Amino acid sequence: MMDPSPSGPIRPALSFLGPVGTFSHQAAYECFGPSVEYVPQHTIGDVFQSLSPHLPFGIVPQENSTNGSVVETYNSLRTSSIGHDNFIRGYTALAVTHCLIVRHGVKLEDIEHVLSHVQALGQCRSFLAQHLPRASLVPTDSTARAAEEIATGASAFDPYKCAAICSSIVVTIYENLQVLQEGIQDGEGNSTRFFILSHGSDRAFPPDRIPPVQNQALIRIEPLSGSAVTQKSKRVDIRRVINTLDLDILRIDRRPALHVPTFQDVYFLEVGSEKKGGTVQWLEELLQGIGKLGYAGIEASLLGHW
Ligand SMILES: O=C(O)C(=O)C[C@]1(C(=O)O)C=C[C@@H](O)C=C1
Repeated sequence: MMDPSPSGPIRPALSFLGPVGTFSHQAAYECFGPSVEYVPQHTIGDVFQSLSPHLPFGIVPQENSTNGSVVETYNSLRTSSIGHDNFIRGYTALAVTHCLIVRHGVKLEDIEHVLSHVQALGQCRSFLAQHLPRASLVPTDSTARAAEEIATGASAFDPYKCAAICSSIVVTIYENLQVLQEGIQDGEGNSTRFFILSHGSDRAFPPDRIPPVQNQALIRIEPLSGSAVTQKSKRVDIRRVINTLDLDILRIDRRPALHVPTFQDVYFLEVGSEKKGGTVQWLEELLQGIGKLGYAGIEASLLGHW
């Protein structure tokens, strides 16, 4: 299926959370197929940092329908390069079926450690509580990394006492692994939404691979910095932001700002337009809204629109 680099004409590169066989990889392949060269990274943060003119595209998980927002992604969205050098250009969703994957011959009662990405562990909480209540849960950089560690014996634990939670696709990659149980996720219709990223705001996608226009955007609001503002006025007044923007708010996420005074938040507002105008009109409304925030002294950055 997902040959990481079939031969042919030179293709743009796409950065994803590796190794081969992650859900990020599958989501990327559903969008881009063989039109890009797939470049695996160790962490979600590395995907953001790897983007450059030579590695112009990326994909990162944003939200799961069972377990909620992907914290690593929102932490990375706090960095100033997003909305400056790198941008969100669209999103895609993938149905996520988790499997319990073990070395051949390992039975449920043998398992003492369950390895996976923290999101996947969170999506299988009920299964784990019911069937493996005493197993230790070991977070790994990705689901496929957990499988790789068990297959290669790279984890700190005896691989015959371990299971990975990941996609069944890994058994086509590592022949010493098997599916012990399929469909162990909690939520009905468990699926994950991924942001598609690019270096530069207008980098052209490979032909026929343009994400659909949604008339949506992501805006980051930061607490004010600088010595002129009082401690109290640094805090983001989210109600004032929403009123000033005057756009439809589709979702709001919040992560701690990384500076003192403590307990200040960075907000992420996903906005859209319900008015039935075209894309040009939507962009005008969006830019006007951001202009109004600036005029009101609110620190706002457009992280991308699609
Ligand atoms: O570890 C992977 O396979 C990933 O692509 C990451 C990730 C996530 O962070 O949400 C993606 C989809 C699933 O929700 C589980 C894990």
